[in-house]
Amino acid sequence: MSKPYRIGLIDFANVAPINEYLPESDAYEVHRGVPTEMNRQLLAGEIDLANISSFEFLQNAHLLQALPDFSVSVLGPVYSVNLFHNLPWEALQGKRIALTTQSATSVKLLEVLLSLSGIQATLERNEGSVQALLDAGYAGVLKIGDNALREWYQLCGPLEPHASVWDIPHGRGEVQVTDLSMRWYDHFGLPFAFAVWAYRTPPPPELVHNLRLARRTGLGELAVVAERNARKLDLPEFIVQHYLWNFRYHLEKPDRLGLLKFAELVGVSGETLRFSE
Ligand SMILES: C=C(O[C@@H]1C=C(C(=O)O)C=C[C@H]1O)C(=O)O
Repeated sequence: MSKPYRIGLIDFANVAPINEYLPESDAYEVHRGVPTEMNRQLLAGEIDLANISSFEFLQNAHLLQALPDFSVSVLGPVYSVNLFHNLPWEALQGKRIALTTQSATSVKLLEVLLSLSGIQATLERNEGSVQALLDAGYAGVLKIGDNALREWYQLCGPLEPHASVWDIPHGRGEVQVTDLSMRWYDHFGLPFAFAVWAYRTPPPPELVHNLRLARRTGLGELAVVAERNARKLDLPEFIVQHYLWNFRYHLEKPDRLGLLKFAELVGVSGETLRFSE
């Protein structure tokens, strides 16, 4: 029997509407991890396909192809790619910023956004709670995924379910929270594509079919997904429901335009990007 196809799944709530509904099959085996680990495994040939950081897809366009209709994209606030900082954004010039080790795309997005403000900061990979890292002397802390969502709510919550999106606070006391996807939108009026489903070896048709079916099922019962992940994350259900309905999973034209703008800003020609039919 041939080796099963190896698919990498990122264990973040934001891909639960797809990952939690992907059926088991003898045709493929599942490997799980954070984005940087999935990126590494795909590029090392240890897995065959994964929803990897879009920045890694851009950087390795010669090696990788992406499914034409899958993304983790957001138009406006994402709530889980956050820079927590205790100085105003403009005052981050020359300051130290701690970066989560889980990210590739959001680290590059932060660099791009700082550069658009003419800010040069010292970016260092370092893990720990936001408060501990700020107490250790960092002026900013970049968090992504479930950790970012939880730390944002720990800082800015509790919120009432009827809170308007416009009432959601972006900071408390001296700590501000800059949502990098919202800042991207303020600059370009486009979605930001954080991840794409990329591969080196074409996936079996059954897997692509199962991914599309899983997404349709998961999005069809988002309240159930939100309830399950709210329990896992120890967050209010309405927060996780608002968080999940906000994502764009189909790499539609606006998401592609956002990806191409990101490619341009990081010096990659959009012509080199390959998507399967
Ligand atoms: C929206 C997010 O996007 C994630 C961010 C990634 C990165 O920064 O490399 C990779 C995968 C995405 O799912 C998130 O982490 O909350």
